[in-house]
Amino acid sequence: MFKIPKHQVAGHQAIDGNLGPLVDDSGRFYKPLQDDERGTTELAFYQSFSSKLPHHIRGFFPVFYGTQLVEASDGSGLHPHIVLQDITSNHLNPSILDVKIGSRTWYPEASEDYIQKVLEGDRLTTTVTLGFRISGLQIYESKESGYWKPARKEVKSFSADDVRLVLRKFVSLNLEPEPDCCFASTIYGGCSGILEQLLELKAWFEDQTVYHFHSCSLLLLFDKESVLNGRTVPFKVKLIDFAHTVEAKGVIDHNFLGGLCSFIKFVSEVLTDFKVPTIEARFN
Ligand SMILES: Nc1ncnc2c1ncn2[C@@H]1O[C@H](COP(=O)(O)OP(=O)(O)OP(=O)(O)O)[C@@H](O)[C@H]1O
Ligand SMILES: O=P(O)(O)O[C@@H]1[C@H](O)[C@H](O)[C@@H](OP(=O)(O)O)[C@H](OP(=O)(O)O)[C@H]1O
Repeated sequence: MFKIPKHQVAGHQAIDGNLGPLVDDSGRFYKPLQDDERGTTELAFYQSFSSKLPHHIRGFFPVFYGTQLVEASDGSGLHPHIVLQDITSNHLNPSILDVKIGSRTWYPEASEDYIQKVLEGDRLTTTVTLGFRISGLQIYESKESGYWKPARKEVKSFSADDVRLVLRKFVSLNLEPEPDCCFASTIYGGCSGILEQLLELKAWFEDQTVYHFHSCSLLLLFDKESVLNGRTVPFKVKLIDFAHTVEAKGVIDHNFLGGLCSFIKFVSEVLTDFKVPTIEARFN
């Protein structure tokens, strides 16, 4: 049974009769294959990436299950979809950040029209100034308040200070009046926390000359309730969206690497600014 994803935070969406991704009950995410170069590029990436990446890096990518013809969400009939692991499955109330990495989302091989279109978006967001932008998010507050999920327009207008605030809210139990950052040490810090994972990814980017990941996002996800209940694997760091991923031709991906370093700095600052005890220490 295919359904519209409950926890999608950015990108093309299968609402109001549009073509967008679907999920099923077995934990799979079906992304419609775009019928232009973007579709071909993304499919080619998924078909070959696992043999080109070192083993310890593969876990940063969703599992790829091939393609499948599925009834499209826009009612246009059977359409090929890329079948992926649904990163949100097994999470009841996930808090999610989609962060598009890089100080430019255009690339030299693209058409002039495309470059002009995305350059405008890069300039109007924090992409150019920070080397990344938040593309979408949802932060679970409580059973009563549900999620804080700002509209696309608001997300696109985020300044650097808004980004700092979002990164604090993301790891807070109470978002208002000031984010308490009480999950910061557990989620961002620690020997297997988000920061450590980002540093592992950065170490690979300092060396890898296989791909240039243009307009690709980091998806950060965790479940507050799992942390509070002391369940394991409370968070995920995944890379998504490879519609503009091209061969590196022996050159490091300085655009992604620079953006990743900048994002790491913003995350580290939350930890250094808020030296709070771990959530476990507070509740035990
Ligand atoms: N494997 C996945 N599992 C769960 N959710 C996913 C997965 N891949 C993508 N998503 C969700 O879908 C959103 C959009 O994904 P993606 O960037 O791949 O789509 P897109 O339509 O190509 O986006 P854009 O228009 O920004 O290029 C993400 O922000 C995330 O919420
Ligand atoms: O970040 P924003 O402002 O939401 O803008 C979108 C973003 O630049 C996407 O990367 C782009 O899709 P592609 O990467 O697939 O080109 C999409 O184009 P589209 O809506 O014309 O597909 C834009 O709308």
